[in-house]
Amino acid sequence: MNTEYNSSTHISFIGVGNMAGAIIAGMCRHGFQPEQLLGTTRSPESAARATEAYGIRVINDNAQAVQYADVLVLAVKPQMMQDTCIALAAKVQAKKPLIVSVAAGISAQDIAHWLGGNLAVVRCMPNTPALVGAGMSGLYANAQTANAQKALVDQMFAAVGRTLWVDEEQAMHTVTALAGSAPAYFFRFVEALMKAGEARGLSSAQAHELATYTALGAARMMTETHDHPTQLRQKVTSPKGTTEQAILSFEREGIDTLVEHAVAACIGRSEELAAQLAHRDV
Ligand SMILES: NC(=O)C1=CN([C@@H]2O[C@H](COP(=O)(O)OP(=O)(O)OC[C@H]3O[C@@H](n4cnc5c(N)ncnc54)[C@H](O)[C@@H]3O)[C@@H](O)[C@H]2O)C=CC1
Ligand SMILES: O=C(O)[C@@H]1CCC=N1
Repeated sequence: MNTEYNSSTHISFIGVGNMAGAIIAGMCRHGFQPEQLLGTTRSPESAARATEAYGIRVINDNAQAVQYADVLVLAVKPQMMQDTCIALAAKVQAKKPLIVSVAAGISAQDIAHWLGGNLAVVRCMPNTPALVGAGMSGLYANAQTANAQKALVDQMFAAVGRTLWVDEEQAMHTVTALAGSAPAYFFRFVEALMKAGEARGLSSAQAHELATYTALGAARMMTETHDHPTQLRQKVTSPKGTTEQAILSFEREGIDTLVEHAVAACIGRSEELAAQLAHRDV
């Protein structure tokens, strides 16, 4: 197998939904050729819709996708992973592609086991900003994965944003809470900010523009300056000024506790999925 991505590396996605769709769209915008990507969905109708939406070939034949793959990305819901993997085990053992799973919770060991054993498996926890090339992906590789294979997966996800590798698989639960799920927290915050603006007479469009472009500016400052978020906050917060009152209100309402509870709940669900779906007999 090639250990550098180029236009002859074939990448198949089992399941083309919200997450795989974002990765595929991002990859096509960032140097990958649509011809080297193949996706699958459950029905011919959804395959046709996905082909239309993402501009790559999407079929409803997982076995064919395995045959095509140097890299096989598993992107179905965690609850679908075991049955999907078991159905593909024989084909995977014949072809031995590098396996990449984006499923929350499911361990590399279970994935390898369901696919017949002894496979290089990389777990990736991406997020949907991959769609615009601003993804943040946490990655973990099992012991069978060679450094060149890790480099290859890194190149693939670096094409749609940033990558961060962890050495302990257990850390993937926390990665899910800080990257995979976290865009939704920021979207929820912006929804609340918009609601507060609209309640005070701004139109929905005005509130949307103010809140989203402020979020973009804040995100860019956090990533493009060397300042810590605390310093950036302090630079906005004039003593006895307006921001101070908003921040004091957040503190009074317990913002750290609120976020800590949300992160704990997210990790709890990831661990629960791992436990519920693990080690079922094949
Ligand atoms: N949505 C997100 O922001 C993130 C999702 N993930 C993970 O990505 C995976 C997919 O999540 P979403 O894209 O949100 O779900 P989704 O429901 O949007 O997509 C799943 C896709 O899999 C297809 N599918 C189901 N069974 C199939 C089968 N047997 N063969 C082929 N295709 C099949 C469905 O047609 C659908 O297109 C999950 O495991 C999730 O944990 C990871 C990080 C972030
Ligand atoms: O909500 C979920 O379960 C998936 C995994 C991380 C983001 N979305």
